[in-house]
Amino acid sequence: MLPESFVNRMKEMLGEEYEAFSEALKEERHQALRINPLKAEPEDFARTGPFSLTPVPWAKTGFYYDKAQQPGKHPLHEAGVYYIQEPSAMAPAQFLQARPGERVLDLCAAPGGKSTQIAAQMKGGGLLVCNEIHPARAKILSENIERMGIRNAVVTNETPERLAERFSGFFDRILVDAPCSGEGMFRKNEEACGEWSLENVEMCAERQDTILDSAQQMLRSGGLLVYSTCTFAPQENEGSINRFLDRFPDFTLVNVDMSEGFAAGRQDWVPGGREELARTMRLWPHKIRGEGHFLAVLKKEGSVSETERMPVRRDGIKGLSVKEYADYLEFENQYLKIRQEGIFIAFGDQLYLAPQGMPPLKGLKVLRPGLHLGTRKKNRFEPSHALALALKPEEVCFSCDLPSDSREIYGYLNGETFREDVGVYRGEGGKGWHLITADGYSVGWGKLAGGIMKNHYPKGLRKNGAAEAVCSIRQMYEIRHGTDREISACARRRDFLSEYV
Ligand SMILES: C[S@@+](CC[C@H](N)C(=O)[O-])C[C@H]1O[C@@H](n2cnc3c(N)ncnc32)[C@H](O)[C@@H]1O
Repeated sequence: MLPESFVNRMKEMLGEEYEAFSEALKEERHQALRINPLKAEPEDFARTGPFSLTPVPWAKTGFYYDKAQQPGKHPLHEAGVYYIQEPSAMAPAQFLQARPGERVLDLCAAPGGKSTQIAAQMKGGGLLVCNEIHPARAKILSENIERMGIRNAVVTNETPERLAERFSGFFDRILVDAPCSGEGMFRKNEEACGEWSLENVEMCAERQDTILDSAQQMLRSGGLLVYSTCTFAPQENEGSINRFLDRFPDFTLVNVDMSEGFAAGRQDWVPGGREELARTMRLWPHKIRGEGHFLAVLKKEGSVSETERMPVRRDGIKGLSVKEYADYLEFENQYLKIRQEGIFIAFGDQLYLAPQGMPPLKGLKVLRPGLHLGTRKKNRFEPSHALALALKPEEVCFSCDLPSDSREIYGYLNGETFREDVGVYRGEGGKGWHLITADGYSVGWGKLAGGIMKNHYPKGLRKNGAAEAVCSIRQMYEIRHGTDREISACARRRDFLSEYV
């Protein structure tokens, strides 16, 4: 049952349109995925891949699928070929328009729907900082960054205030996909309705003001800030933007081309609302095929020269001995056809390749300072799962391809070994590390020895393990909206979570 005060407010806001809105909330949710251009050419995959897909009009790489097809359970999901995402949640990153070479911050990033979309726009070039305040959700974010084969992302677990102390005027673009009262989740979700209250709407609006204060501090002059929520409450939408523009007159709302079905934000829904608010956007479930969203694109006045910028790292080696670096190079020479370039950083026995242009991160909680290359073992180097997912078969010396509908690929994802005569091999006579691929897309490592391909798919991701943990609707709601309760049972249900953001 929808909360009474919510219904009254919506009736007042929508008038005659309320009926259509309330009918839409009774319909099935729309299911969609976003194809990962870092791995597959979206139009080709949409045409020739295993699912029947139709385009999401406002997202270049977004497609609706039929629920019965269950792409979240398909091996190509584990290969990061696509990300399951609520269709209206694809709009904010689309308007952020990040470009290769830029410095971009996704301030409220878990579980990573929009971060992975931004990374695709950046094509591996530049610096993407993905931040999440809640540690368990930051871990899920990090796993999704890994699954999608993203090389240039740093994942942090900080408060917006702490980041703002360090990165004043640093970023070219910032996305604030704010924690909100989540009214866009009400469709077919009794428990989300139960969590709703007027007090919570107020509390969310206050929290959004604080987050936006930090965000604006980190944006360079001339930079772009996109603000979004998945709620309908004006205090958290037009209200948050109106209050923001009162506090920061050096920002203006950008007049963008709206997609068909999007509606303009409303100045009359908030006290003292300025006319400019018509440049904000509302996605309504009765006007588009999606759950609903609000978004605003803001520009900070001015421009900044390169010389004003904070010093950043270029290529180099940090925290590892010459011998340890040599062990890595031995692996690279033996197994890779490409040379990795950037900043090599060791954290304990873990080796990372940080993106060029990464600022000093000392003192911040960092989950991954870039691409995880692997682990330094005694006298050798062992490659990481993240590296496998960032590599293509043509970039390695040895690979073994399994059809995505074969028993063997499901066996591999369950942690099984397989015999040498299974699969199609690239690279002759290779013993040792093989990139295992499904229909040509990397899914992990195997190590060939004595005619057997030993399984190096991470134990925690295996299909018979924690991946089957059941998430209650309540837990999903908490993950989406940032309450503090225990969410470990959901930690591996990445696809499941992403359907809600
Ligand atoms: C709407 S969700 C983000 C969804 C994400 N952008 C995506 O597309 O997958 C909002 C996030 O803000 C985080 N959050 C909660 N309180 C916060 C705060 N005070 N400051 C920053 N982030 C916060 C929540 O943990 C939650 O992960």
